[in-house]
Amino acid sequence: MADISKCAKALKAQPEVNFPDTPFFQDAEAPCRFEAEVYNCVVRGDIPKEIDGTYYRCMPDWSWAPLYDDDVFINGDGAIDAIRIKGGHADFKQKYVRTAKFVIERAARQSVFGKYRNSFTDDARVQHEVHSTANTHIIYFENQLLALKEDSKPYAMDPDSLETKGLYDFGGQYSAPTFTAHPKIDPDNGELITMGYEAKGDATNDVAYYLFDKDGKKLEECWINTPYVGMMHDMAATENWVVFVLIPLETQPVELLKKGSKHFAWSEDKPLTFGILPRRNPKPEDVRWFHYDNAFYGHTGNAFEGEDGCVYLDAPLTYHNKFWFFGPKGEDPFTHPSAKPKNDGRPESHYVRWKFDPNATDFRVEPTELVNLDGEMPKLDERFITKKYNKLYLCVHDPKAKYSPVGGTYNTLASADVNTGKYKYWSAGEHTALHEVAFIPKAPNAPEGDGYLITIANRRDVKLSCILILDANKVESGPVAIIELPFRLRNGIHGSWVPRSDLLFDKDLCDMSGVTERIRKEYAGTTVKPALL
Ligand SMILES: C=Cc1ccc(O)c(OC)c1
Ligand SMILES: [Fe+2]
Repeated sequence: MADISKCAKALKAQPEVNFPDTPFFQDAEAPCRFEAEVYNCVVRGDIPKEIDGTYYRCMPDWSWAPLYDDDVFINGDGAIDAIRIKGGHADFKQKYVRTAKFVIERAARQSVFGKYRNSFTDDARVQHEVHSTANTHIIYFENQLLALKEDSKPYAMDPDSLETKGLYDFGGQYSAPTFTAHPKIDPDNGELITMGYEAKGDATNDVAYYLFDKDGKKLEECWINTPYVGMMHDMAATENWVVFVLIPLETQPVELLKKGSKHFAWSEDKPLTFGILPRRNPKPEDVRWFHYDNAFYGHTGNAFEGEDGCVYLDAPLTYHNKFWFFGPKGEDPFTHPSAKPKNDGRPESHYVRWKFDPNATDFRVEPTELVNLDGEMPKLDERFITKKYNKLYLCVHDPKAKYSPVGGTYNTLASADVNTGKYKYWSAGEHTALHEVAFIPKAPNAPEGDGYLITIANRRDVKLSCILILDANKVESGPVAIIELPFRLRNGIHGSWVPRSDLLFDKDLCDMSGVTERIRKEYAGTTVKPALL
């Protein structure tokens, strides 16, 4: 008689949950497909008492097997993780965003929508629905969460219940159909600087720039055109400028999309391109486009203005197509060399500075290296977004490792000084994937970098996930606290730290039904004395 593991292998999963046999869907990255609460998680070590707030993050998590096996992993349904920390304790909740896609597919008990950002591959009944998976970033604005996917408008969610309130268009003020996953919030005045690309439909070179005040009132709207159509994933802002980033993942023409092509393909003949536009009172003709070689840009570290009137942009630069699953036109992305590092002696990726002169006559730009670390998912003390800053946090590959990190993901956290290039790091080891950090200031007026880093670790050795808290000034010492979860989560994308003081209410994250005010008063925070001890 075969044992259970052999039986399980011999019996096929039902078709709606028979996930493709690729690393994006199997083993440590197999879809989770649950919603969960854990009240008072097991904590090892001590969570610093001054930490009071919630870490929210987005995790693409497939409810259903994709209709097309070659779909890309960034098309999974957005699940939101919330970790609420107070008084040294941590509660956890995970819920799916109720997107149009999620609710329709829940009713159908299978995928109905097709490939990532290609509505021509859908069941015809849903081709005109909003396609957001809400799986990329989650930010807090106007007393609510906004779950973001760059192909659609945001979904608004309740920060305590994680219930989806619906699509959000700033009360009718936001007309573009798309909205970046990386808007910037000005730490001084709470303004939201944002944009949408392919803003007049698939493969259009129209970009809509918007500026909102902290209460969601529209201050600016300006429509511009890009030199070519491609992914514009992140952006940047300074006090007076907005920076757009256009990367050589070129959007395929509608005729090809109609034939079922992927939305993007890597174009060797397109340059990494940057646009600057005045943040206030912009006119379409004010935009200036700068260009470099064919190269990949994922995420912005920060931007600021120099005394010279130039705009500076800091970010990792990668010399090959990091999104290799979007291969060159018509080529198999799994085998094509554009997916591989060029191996021409340069680092695969390093953290660099770009300079844009608003009065330039030569629009070619060159990067200057700031930190020689191969990493991505840059984060900083967000009180310094749009301003000069010193401290940077990055996910990296362990610089000293002899092994290749599990699944190619990052397993090391680094903190760096962008002025000296010096860095420190802590590696979680061979079997753990580490995700983007969020910075938690020790106090509202603490010096830059005086605080903690929070992130999620996927321990592939034990198939469990945990949340790590590190002292941002002592990253090399490893976590001061580990918040354990009794299950495995998948790779996440981006997240935000929201201090308790920013939330309207002081609610519990987990279900407290049955806990009356009387019970709470009598037991919360009291010392328990067992009668026989
Ligand atoms: C991290 C980059 C990135 C770019 C586009 C996406 O749709 C996305 O979804 C999770 C992620
Ligand atoms: Fe991103």
